[in-house]
Amino acid sequence: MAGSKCLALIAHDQKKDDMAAFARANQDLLSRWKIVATGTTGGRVLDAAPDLDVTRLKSGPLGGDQQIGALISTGEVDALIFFVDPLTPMPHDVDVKALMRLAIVYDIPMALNHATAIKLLPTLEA
Ligand SMILES: O=C(CO)COP(=O)(O)O
Repeated sequence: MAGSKCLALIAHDQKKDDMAAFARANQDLLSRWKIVATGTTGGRVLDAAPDLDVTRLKSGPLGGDQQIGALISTGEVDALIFFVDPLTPMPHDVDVKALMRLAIVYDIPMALNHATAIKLLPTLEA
């Protein structure tokens, strides 16, 4: 049963298979959270783990990163797991930067790769 805290999940295209595998492997822990995700990532997460409580926002390049940033600024997102692709130029790079900046400004736990996410997730209280 999802608790009241909210976790944001995002993955760039080259990392979406990793995110799907992460969601499948960590279904039990993730099921304690309300999850928000950018559009395509949310779809992949739900394909991998259909029982999770996932709200899909806009796709990242169409404003999804900014939506999640806004939710961080209003205290509605408590933690962020974002599988970033550092090797591909992206048209919405400024949005990605802005999102990470807000996660730092509001000092929420943030994992930017799989190795950190698997260590962070079990330590978070949902
Ligand atoms: O581009 C993204 C994050 O910057 C992710 O967006 P999608 O999940 O819609 O692909």
